[in-house]
Order: sequence, then C-alpha cells, then structure tokens
Amino acid sequence: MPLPDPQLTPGLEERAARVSLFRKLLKNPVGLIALIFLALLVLSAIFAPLLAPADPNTASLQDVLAPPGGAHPLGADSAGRDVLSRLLFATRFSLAGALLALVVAAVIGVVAGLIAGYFGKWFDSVSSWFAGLLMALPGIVVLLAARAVLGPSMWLSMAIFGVLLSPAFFRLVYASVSAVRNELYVDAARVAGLSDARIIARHILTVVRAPVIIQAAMITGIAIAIQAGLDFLGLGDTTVPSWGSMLNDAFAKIYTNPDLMIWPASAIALTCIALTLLANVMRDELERTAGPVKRRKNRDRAAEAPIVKAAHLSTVGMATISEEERRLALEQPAASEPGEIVHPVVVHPDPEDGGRSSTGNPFGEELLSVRNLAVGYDQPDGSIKVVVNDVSLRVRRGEVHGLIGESGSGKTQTAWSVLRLLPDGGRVIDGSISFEGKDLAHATEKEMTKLRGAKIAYIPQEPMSNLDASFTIGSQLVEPMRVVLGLSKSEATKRALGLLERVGIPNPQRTFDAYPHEVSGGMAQRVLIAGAISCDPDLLIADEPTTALDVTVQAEVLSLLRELQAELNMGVILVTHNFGVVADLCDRVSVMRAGRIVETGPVRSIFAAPEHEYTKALFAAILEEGEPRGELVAARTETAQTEKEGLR
Ligand SMILES: Nc1ncnc2c1ncn2[C@@H]1O[C@H](COP(=O)(O)OP(=O)(O)OP(=O)(O)O)[C@@H](O)[C@H]1O
Repeated sequence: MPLPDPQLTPGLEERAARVSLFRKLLKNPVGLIALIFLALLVLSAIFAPLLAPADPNTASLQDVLAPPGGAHPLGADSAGRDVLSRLLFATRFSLAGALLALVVAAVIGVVAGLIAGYFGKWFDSVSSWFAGLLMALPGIVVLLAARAVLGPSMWLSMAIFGVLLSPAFFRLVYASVSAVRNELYVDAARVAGLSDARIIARHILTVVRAPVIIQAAMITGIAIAIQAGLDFLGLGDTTVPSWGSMLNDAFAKIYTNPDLMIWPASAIALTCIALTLLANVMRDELERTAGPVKRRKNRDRAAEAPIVKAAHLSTVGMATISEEERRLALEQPAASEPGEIVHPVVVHPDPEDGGRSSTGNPFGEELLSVRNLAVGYDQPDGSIKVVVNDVSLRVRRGEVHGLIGESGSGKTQTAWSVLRLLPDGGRVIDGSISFEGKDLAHATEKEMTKLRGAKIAYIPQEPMSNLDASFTIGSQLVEPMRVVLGLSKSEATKRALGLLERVGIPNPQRTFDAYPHEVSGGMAQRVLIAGAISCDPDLLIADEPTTALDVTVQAEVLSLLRELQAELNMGVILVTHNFGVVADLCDRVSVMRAGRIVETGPVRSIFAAPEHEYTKALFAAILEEGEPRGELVAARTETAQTEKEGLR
C-alpha cells in the first residue's frame, strides 16, 4: 500500500500566484489606471461616430480658431473643424493604424519565431538572416521611400512598418521557444503521441504568450509614435484625421492658439505612457509568479540529470547514408576502447517451455524484435560515431526485458531508437526494429506519432521535468487520452481519476487539480506511470524510472510497475543500472557494455551462472562487500585486459 505523500501541499499561496494576469493587473494601481485609460480610449474610438458632435472634416469659415464652448466643446481648428470630433476620429484612426502594424508584426514574427525555434534546421538560418536584414534597415527611411513610391496611405505605411517591426517578435519568440523545446515535458508530450502542432499549441504557445503580450504593448506604443511622427511631418494621409495630422495643424498656430497642441499631444503622450506602464506592470507581475521560477528550477535539475543527453530530440529514422559510410562506421567498435577485442554475445538459452510471466502464464506473442541495431551520430568531420552496435533483443507480451550496464553503455540510445526519438544527429544506421510486424526503423513520422503513446509508452527517469509546470496534472493526463483514444473531456477526466487512484494516489481529485510543483517526485512519477498506461499500450519503455526517487518511494514505484505490468500484460523494456531492480522485475536481461550486448538470457539463468567477465564484474561490484564502485573500476580494467589477451 503506498504511503500517503507528505509533500502534497494545498499550495494555496502558489495557486494564488497563478490567478490570471488580468486579475493581477486589476489589483496593481498603476496597471489598473493604465487599463482604465486604454479601455476608455478604445471605447471612444469605437463610438466616435456617436460621440462626435460634428463631422471631423467639415470646415466652417465662421468657426476658424473658435474658442472652446458652445457647439465646439474643445474649440475649432484653423479650418474651422471641430477639435473634439477630430480628436475622437483621430483616436480611431491612430489606434487602427497602430493595430494594423501590430498585427502584421505579430503574425510574421510569432509564426516565424515558432517555426524557427521549434523546428530549427534551414528555416532557422533563413529567418534569422531576414530578421537581421530587417533590423539593419533604417525604418523611417524605408517608410519615406515607400511613401514616395506608393503614395501617402496610412494603412500601407503601417503595414510596411509592421513588417519592419516583426523581428522584435521573431527574436523574442525564437529565444523563448528554443529555451523550452528541449524541456523534458515537451519530449514527454511527444512520447505521449501528441503531434508537433498540438505540442506547439499547448506547451510552446503558453510559454511565449506572456512575453508576446508584453512586447505587443510596447510595439503598439512605438507604432503610434511613428505614425504620429510621419503625420506631423506632413507625410501622412491628409484625408484621414489622426493625432499626428492634428499636431501638424496645431503647430502652425502654436503662438496664437497653443491650446490646439494640448489635445493631440496629450493623447499621444498619455497613450504611449499607458502602454509602456502596462507592459512594465505585466512584466513585473509575471516575474513575481511561481511558474517561471519553477520551470527554471526544473531545467536546472534536468541539466544535471543524465537524461539531458536526450535533448535536441529529432525524429530521424533509418538514415539514408551510403553503403560505404555504413560499412566504415560499423567497422568501428561502438564506443569501446581502441584495440579491444569484441567477443560474441553470451546467450543463455530459454527454458524449454519458453518461459513464464510473473503471473505463471506463458509469455504471449512477440511484440518487439530488434535485430543487429546500430545507432550512430554524425560528427563535424563527416564521420559517424557509433554508440550502439549489433544489438539484438526481443520482447514478448507479458515479458519484462531489462537493459543493464554502466553509464554510457548505450541503454538509453537503444530505448530511444525504438521510440524513434534519438537526439539531433543521431540515427539508426543499421539493423531493424520490428514492432508488431512493423519496421519502426523505416516508419514515417506520422506512423510513429500514431504508435507513440497509443502502442508504445514511455516512463522517464526525471518525473518533475517531464510535466509542464504551466498546466494542472489533470489536464496533462486528459489531453493525450482525448487525442489518442478520442475520448470526450468528461470520459477522459473520469478515466484519469481512475488511473490516479489505480497508481496509488491517495486523493486523486486533489492531485488531478494540482500543478506539478504541488506534488512530490514520487507522486509525479506515479502520475507519469498513470499517463503512460492511460492509452493501454502494448509495450512500455521505462528508462530508469526510479533513479530520481528516494529509496522507500523507489520500492513502491517498482512494486506498482510490477502490478501494472502483470495486470495489463504489457511487454516492458526496463533500463536500469541496478541488478536489484532486474531481479525484482525482469524476466530477461541484456547486459550492455560500450554499445553492445555482451550477455543476454533469462534473469534466473544469468543470476545463477553469469558467464561474461563484465557481467561477473557487475555482480561482484554489487554483491560483494567492500566499496562497490572501487570493485567495479578494478574489475573493468581487468576485464579489458583479459579481453585484450583473448580470454574470457
Ligand atoms: N547526442 C549525442 N551525440 C553523440 N554521442 C552521444 C549523444 N548522446 C549519447 N551519446 C553517446 O552514446 C553513448 C550511450 O549513451 P546512453 O545515453 O545510451 O548511455 P546509457 O547506458 O543510457 O547511460 P546512462 O545510464 O548514464 O543514461 C554514450 O557514450 C554517449 O556519449
């Protein structure tokens, strides 16, 4: 029975920090004043035709420079036009012009930033080059040139200005997306079977949303100022009333009627100040929230964890490399010491009845068959570094196959090859990966997206980093079930609550509503296990699922895994450093060293009579008294020596 988790705190303070940005702005006096001012401005722009006492362009010789009062509450200008009406319509056109520039800049910048930051590759270089080019252009000169060629259209000028402003959004979004695309929760979402479009919409956009809103406020202020500047210089569209054109008109009468300057100048200044203050308050409020801090902490932790090697995930399948390249690459011993002799794999025979699962039933059909798998990484000099070589293994339904070996022996690379989620530059360079009769090494990305999460599930070693700090645990469980199983929200919620209960979470509803930082590591790992089994996978890949947990929690999680595996009759690949875990959970084990399997067979047989020196060395390091790590290092040196002499 799992222990109730002491670290599930109600988290009221942090939950309070997550109230919407809008509510935070309302509570901040500066934010509130800026919001009220901008709201009034927008309302007056929208209702300008109703509020204006006269037509903004109707001139009257009798009213030239009329003082405020009567039919002209703010007076009349040098052409006898009503200043209040012009001001209201100018607000409309100035805001609309700034909005046009903002929309053009945001659409181009955000879309390009998302694509370049998330997918990278050639688009990254091309778009970064374009952004640099646009930033190098002097904006005002381009606008003057455009006006000379295309005429004095305010809309055209603002659209062109939007293009010139787009690098501001591009660089911001690009930096934010590049920072999160390697987060483990993004990898986890991919493993859960979510498509790139969904991952971007759900996990990436949430990260860039806040900075984009802040940037939008600043950009609107800049667009208003530039537009006013152009109109003030008399380069704008004279048929459209705007703050800049009012300023231009008033400037001519600055000595006789200085009050005409006050209204447009105040409108421009107050609007720019309100937008800048709003942006600053938003930034301050967001910096005060727990979310980004938590995420940063998770990043740091992830950076320390070995799984960070899976960063820069790409979904490269069987590489299209030439036969010659493949032959040369495979001739290298996989990551082993130079000159070391590679011995044939020691294979322990299966029991005569083929073996039985922990429930006593015979194993089912073969789910996964990996044959002579080789994984390589492209090197800057054009060569390929082979990190897994000639690895063959199979997993039957109901069978747990352990992959054990020292750090860097290729266990994770083998597991990631099956998921087809090798890090950037990594590729399957030889062999086949057959899953339920389908060759995964040659499957298209679309086929893999369908399999991941639905048929092949994954449990990572860093539970916290694999959950997105911006969403509740419930929503992260529900989303893949809706996509993969096509369940409705209520069905998926019900199933998620059932799964949370099944994985031993004492108060499923509370955990469902909690954010990742509100639960402990053990509970987060249970959540990820619930997520992994949520779509009834046939094969589960667990990559050191207990490494990041403390010893008591490790035992509970292992026992949960054992129960679930038997209950769902899944095939499991369990990556571990620990022979205790192998003894506890596995039916078969493959011992890996330097990218190769050196010994494989039923766990009982290998435990009873390990044959390979390296397996014996691993056992010696664990079972014998003394300092385990010292023993392993000494034994490894001996092993290398023995192998060099051709002995085993
Ligand atoms: N992106 C990469 N580029 C080049 N080599 C890599 C890359 N990622 C991993 N490797 C190499 O692949 C080899 C196997 O790594 P792998 O992560 O599979 O080891 P592991 O047995 O899972 O170790 P651990 O238990 O520490 O996770 C290592 O020698 C490592 O240096």
